[in-house]
Amino acid sequence: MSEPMVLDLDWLQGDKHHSVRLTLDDTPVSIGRDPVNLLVLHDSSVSRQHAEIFLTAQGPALRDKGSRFGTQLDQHLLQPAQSMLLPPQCELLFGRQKVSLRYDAAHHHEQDFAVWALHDLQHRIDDMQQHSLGALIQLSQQAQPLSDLQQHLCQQFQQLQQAAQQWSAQNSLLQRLNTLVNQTQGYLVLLEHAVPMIAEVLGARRGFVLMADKRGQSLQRQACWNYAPPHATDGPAFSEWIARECFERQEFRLLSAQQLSRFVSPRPEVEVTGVLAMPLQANGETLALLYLDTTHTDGFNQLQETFCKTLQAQLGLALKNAITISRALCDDLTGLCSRSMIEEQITLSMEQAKRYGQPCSLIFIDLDNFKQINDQYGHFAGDEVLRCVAALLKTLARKADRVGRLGGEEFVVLVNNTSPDSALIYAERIRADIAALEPLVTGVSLKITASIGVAGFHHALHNLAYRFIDCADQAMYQAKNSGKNRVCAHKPATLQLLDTASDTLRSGSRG
Ligand SMILES: Nc1nc2c(ncn2[C@@H]2O[C@H](COP(=O)(O)OP(=O)(O)OP(=O)(O)O)[C@@H](O)[C@H]2O)c(=O)[nH]1
Repeated sequence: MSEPMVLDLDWLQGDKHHSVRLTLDDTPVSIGRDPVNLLVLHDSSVSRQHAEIFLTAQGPALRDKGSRFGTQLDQHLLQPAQSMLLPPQCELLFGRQKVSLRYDAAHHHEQDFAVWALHDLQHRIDDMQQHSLGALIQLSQQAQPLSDLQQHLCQQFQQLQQAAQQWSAQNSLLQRLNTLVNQTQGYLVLLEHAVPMIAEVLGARRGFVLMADKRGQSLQRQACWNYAPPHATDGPAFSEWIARECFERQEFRLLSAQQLSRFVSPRPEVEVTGVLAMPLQANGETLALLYLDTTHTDGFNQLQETFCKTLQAQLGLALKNAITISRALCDDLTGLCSRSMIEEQITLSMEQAKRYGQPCSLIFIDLDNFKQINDQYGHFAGDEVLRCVAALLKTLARKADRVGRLGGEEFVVLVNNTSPDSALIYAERIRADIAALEPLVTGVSLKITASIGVAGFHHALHNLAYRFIDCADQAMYQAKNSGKNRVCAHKPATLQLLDTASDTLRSGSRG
């Protein structure tokens, strides 16, 4: 049995925030998201088999989505489009795969920005009423001219209108973020969408998100919006410095022009009148920090602060979900497709190949003597080599190709619309480029080679991804056994039988 997969996910339903912990005791399925529902489970060994988990008022529910075999939840057969509540512990028969699902659900009550904004608006209207009443009384006592009252009311009304406009824009941003929380797949895509949206509503002139890199070793700027990298040679720019400070202290800061003027080294960029540094957190962990600044005469005003706190909670959740899903789809070390993701892609390609009579090939790459690299230079060096090879494979791949890491030092390249003969030429280029790569790791340039197997799609694979991988794997073993650093083609069993028969005939005629 493989390691249980734990997915901590957050749903936003209207203004309610639910956390659900899903534990898949066995993980033969791949996890994805579609634009409407939160979580989609795919079984790549059975075509078109997928189910969706979505949230209802009573808790998470499961829905079968047009699968060929139907999905069973605790012995109840679900027909396509039917849905059933997920009991906290349940067994799911998914095609031929059995998956144990468990969930713990919790509700959180975030401060509701919309309710707060309405109350604030109500207070302002009450204030205005009282002012007008006072002024009317004064007027009736002839203590104040009518024009003064008119001017005063006009001013108050304009302020009220501005506040209403601001809140409406902020509410609409929260709605759009709400949609992003439940839809976005990649966290970088999420941030690239969110930063300009937020900047626009807050009247910011530029911004970026500071995030730890995949190894958690250094903080890097992502999703830069109107933000050119600083060219200063004498230390970091103020923006980057304050962002790092707030990230490390997990501190939310909204700085006014006056507060900014107190900073001496590094000095804020002269024209900046307001800075917002907002850590994005989930379950107590700081995932990233949003930095925005403005040159607007008022800077960021205090009214925006309450909005920013709600924004902070929502964006934190959105980011956490997007990271969770990305990790399920992507290999953490190399950024290539994860095993389950590539299996899913292979199944889809086989279906296409069968339906349209197109060729499709699979290249299986296994690095030679990789253990020696780990033993001699350490695991860190080994990881670096894996990343270099992954980067090379990505560079060599065409748009229609899919590159994945199966685990350890094993990679596959799925080449669509390509015959095994052409894939062999491609594989030979991969082999030669890996041999010439000589990655520089901790100051040493390492010699690496790979053994490669190539298999072509054929009907006897019955659209089963693992069988296709198995064929390419067999060819790779042949390459290993014939001396490594070479490419071998897989021969389907019928061809192998013919070969054996002709070998026998040949040896018979010689004898
Ligand atoms: N650095 C690093 N090493 C890994 C990772 N995953 C697996 N390995 C190591 O990869 C090595 C694979 O060793 P073997 O299966 O013996 O293969 P090999 O040394 O390449 O030998 P041949 O395949 O016969 O050429 C083992 O030492 C694993 O610990 C990883 O993510 N990072």
